[in-house]
Amino acid sequence: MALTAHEIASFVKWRLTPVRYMGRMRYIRPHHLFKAPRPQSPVGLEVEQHGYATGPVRTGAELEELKQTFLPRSPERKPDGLKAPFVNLSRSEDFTVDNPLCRLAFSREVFDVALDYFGGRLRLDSLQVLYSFPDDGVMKESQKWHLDYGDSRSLHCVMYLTDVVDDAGGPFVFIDKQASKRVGRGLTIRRIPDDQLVVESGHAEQKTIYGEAGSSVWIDPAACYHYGSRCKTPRVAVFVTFNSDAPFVAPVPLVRDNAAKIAEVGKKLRPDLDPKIFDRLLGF
Ligand SMILES: O=C(O)CCC(=O)C(=O)O
Ligand SMILES: [Fe+2]
Repeated sequence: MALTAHEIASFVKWRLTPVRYMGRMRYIRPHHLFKAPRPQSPVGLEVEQHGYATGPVRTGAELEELKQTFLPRSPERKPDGLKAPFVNLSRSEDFTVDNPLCRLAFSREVFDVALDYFGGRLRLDSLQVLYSFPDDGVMKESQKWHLDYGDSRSLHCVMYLTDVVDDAGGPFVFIDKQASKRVGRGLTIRRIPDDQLVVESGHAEQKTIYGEAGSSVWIDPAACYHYGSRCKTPRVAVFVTFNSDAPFVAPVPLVRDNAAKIAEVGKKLRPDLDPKIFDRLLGF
């Protein structure tokens, strides 16, 4: 089968890693001549060293509010032609000071770790609540081993809103930064089958994040090979994602379209921080 011009263009743009990398050029400014400061906090250092760390926990009223806001938005059926194993449940109307997703993202336990990990030079990539559909037997892209190529340094806080206490719950699974370096990057963005990952990583330990609703993990998805959402029962998880201030790709449309609103929410929720941080976080 011959490829169409569109398919070739799409391959070059999305699958060739050097082309992805060049996406960074549009964000380069004079300050990029100097490296961002290294992390200083224990959690920032841990993520820097191993590519992951235990994340914050939400319980009680805060967890209930997260669940009550997002779980009722669970779709009844899978949209036709959906390529990803999940849909995002967050919307423009969520970007307010009393919304539990914003309160979590800008909390000390989340935002201060992100600030530290990027040495203060970071962009908000996405604020999502992913609803993953039970597996239909066909493995979708992010259900296979991969690295994210949004940036060379990236940070997810992944907090489950459903209990993920066994494999049926669709846990997030990864190998650490050192093992991921053994696998290497390649010229194209790779989606690696399980048996091959085992060999290429030198039988590295695979870390499976089981946890009750409200538990979370920090992960640099650009540094650690990972997969998730191989679920038998629906899984709902918050994904707060930060990139550096010179990412390979622009933030997701929901963040781009609401950038001014999100910056204002950040400033209101965190009067203890310099307001300029939030302007830069949203690309102003
Ligand atoms: O579904 C998950 O747990 C992981 C998703 C993921 O890795 C991605 O979308 O890049
Ligand atoms: Fe990923």
